[in-house]
This record gives sequence, structure tokens and C-alpha cells, in this order.
Amino acid sequence: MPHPDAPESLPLPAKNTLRRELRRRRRALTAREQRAASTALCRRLKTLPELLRARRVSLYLPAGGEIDPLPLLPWLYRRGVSVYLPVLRPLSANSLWFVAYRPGTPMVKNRFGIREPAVAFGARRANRLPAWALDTLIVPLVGFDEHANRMGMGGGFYDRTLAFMRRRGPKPTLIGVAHACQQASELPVEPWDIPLTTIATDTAVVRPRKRQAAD
Ligand SMILES: Nc1nc2c(c(=O)[nH]1)N(C=O)[C@@H](CNc1ccc(C(=O)N[C@@H](CCC(=O)O)C(=O)O)cc1)CN2
Ligand SMILES: Nc1ncnc2c1ncn2[C@@H]1O[C@H](COP(=O)(O)OP(=O)(O)OP(=O)(O)O)[C@@H](O)[C@H]1O
Repeated sequence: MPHPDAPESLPLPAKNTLRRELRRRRRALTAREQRAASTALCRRLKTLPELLRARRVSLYLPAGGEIDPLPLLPWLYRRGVSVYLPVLRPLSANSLWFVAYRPGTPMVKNRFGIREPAVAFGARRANRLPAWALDTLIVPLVGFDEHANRMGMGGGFYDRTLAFMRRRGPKPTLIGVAHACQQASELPVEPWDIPLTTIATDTAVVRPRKRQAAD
């Protein structure tokens, strides 16, 4: 079910207006609603076969009302999963690499005010992975629709970082996560958008429609 306030359709120029509206919705949730949503989301994630198979997973530290995936941490550590966080890649415009996140990882704020592992720590090869070397990415999103299309913060960070998915080679599982109120009725699909495997929210799991042979 689309959010009751979701617009009926989306002309392209309205994309940024919708992005602002969806960001406003998640920021408007109370601390109590945030906690309940995060608990419900993480409970659901723990039942996803994709995540049960995972050995190298990226999470994110929530900002601006994003749903919080961190209650997964103890569960992942217990299962011996290696956990990574996205870090703005130095010297490479708007793309990410993934740095180990474990007790003791030194953290700094990036230019958006989001905490991330310190550059010097991530600079050591043993502490980081390119996206293709992860098996599962938990991907933050600003908006999604019933076909599991995704809208992000608008920087193209994940789309650029995941562009390798169009080529032959490893294809990690991409699990988008969001609050249910971040659903819109129909998002425009851009040529550079990388489709997600699954989206999980506090109330549902959304998967893309299976592609027909003729698509
Ligand atoms: N928690 C979290 N971490 C993440 C992301 C994310 O979406 N969520 N990213 C996913 O890409 C990357 C960072 N991308 C971001 C892109 C834009 C803005 C942002 O707030 N833009 C402001 C302008 C801020 C400024 O320029 O100072 C804005 O649009 O209002 C933040 C993060 C990596 N880390
Ligand atoms: N693979 C890519 N190569 C070059 N530019 C890209 C690529 N992917 C996205 N971009 C650029 O990034 C910008 C932001 O794209 P868009 O508005 O779709 O972001 P988004 O999907 O919301 O962001 P994100 O991927 O960070 O969550 C666009 O101007 C687009 O041209």
C-alpha cells in the first residue's frame, strides 16, 4: 500500500520536491516511533535469507531520521559477520568505499556531518573493501516505490559505487531499508539507477517484479 499522502505520479522536475518531502517525513518521526520502527525492521531483516547467508555486510550510521539498522550489530558480530561502513572515497568524486566497523574503529565526521571511520584507518588496505567484495549491502534510501525502485540523497554515491553491477562479475545482494512512510506511489527510474534485490521496512518487504524474458 502506498503511503496515503503519496503523490499519484511524478513528473521528473518534481523529483527534488518529493525528495524533500520524504526526508521531512522521516525527520518528523518521534524518538519513540524511531525506536519501534528500528526494532521492527531489524526483526524482519534477521529472517531474510539474503542476510542469513551474508558474511561481509555494510551498514550505515543513521542521520536525519533514517531508520536505524544498528540493533543488527550484536547479532551480526555473534554470527562472525564482518561489518563495514560507507566512507566518502578520498580523491574520487561522490563514490564510496567500505571500511571495517568493529569495537575500537576510530571515527570522524564527514563533510555531511555523518560519522565514519577515520581516513587514516580506512587508508590501510586491510581495513577496507571495494563494494564488489562485500556480499551484502544494507543501503539507506530516501524514497522507494512498490517496484522496489530507490531514491537516495541525490549525490549519486551508491549508484556510482554500484555501477560495477552492470558488468560481469560479483553481484552483492542489495537490501534497501526505510521507514514505511518513505514509500511513494511511483518513482522515476533513471538510466544510472542500480536495482535493489529487496527493500525492507518496519512493516513490509518489497521485491522488484520479476523481469520477463521480453523486458
Ligand atoms: N547514513 C548515511 N550515510 C551515508 C549515506 C546516506 O544516505 N546515509 N550516503 C548515501 O549516499 C553517503 C553520503 N551521502 C550523502 C549525500 C548527501 C547528504 C546531504 O545531507 N546533503 C545535504 C547537503 C549537505 C551539504 O552539502 O553540506 C542536502 O542535500 O541537503 C548527506 C549524505 C554515505 N554515507
Ligand atoms: N554511475 C554513475 N556515473 C556518473 N554519474 C552518476 C552515476 N550514477 C549517478 N550519477 C549522477 O549522480 C547524480 C545523482 O543521481 P540521483 O538523483 O539518482 O541520486 P540518488 O539515487 O538519489 O543518490 P544515491 O545513489 O547517492 O543514493 C545524477 O546527477 C547522476 O547523473
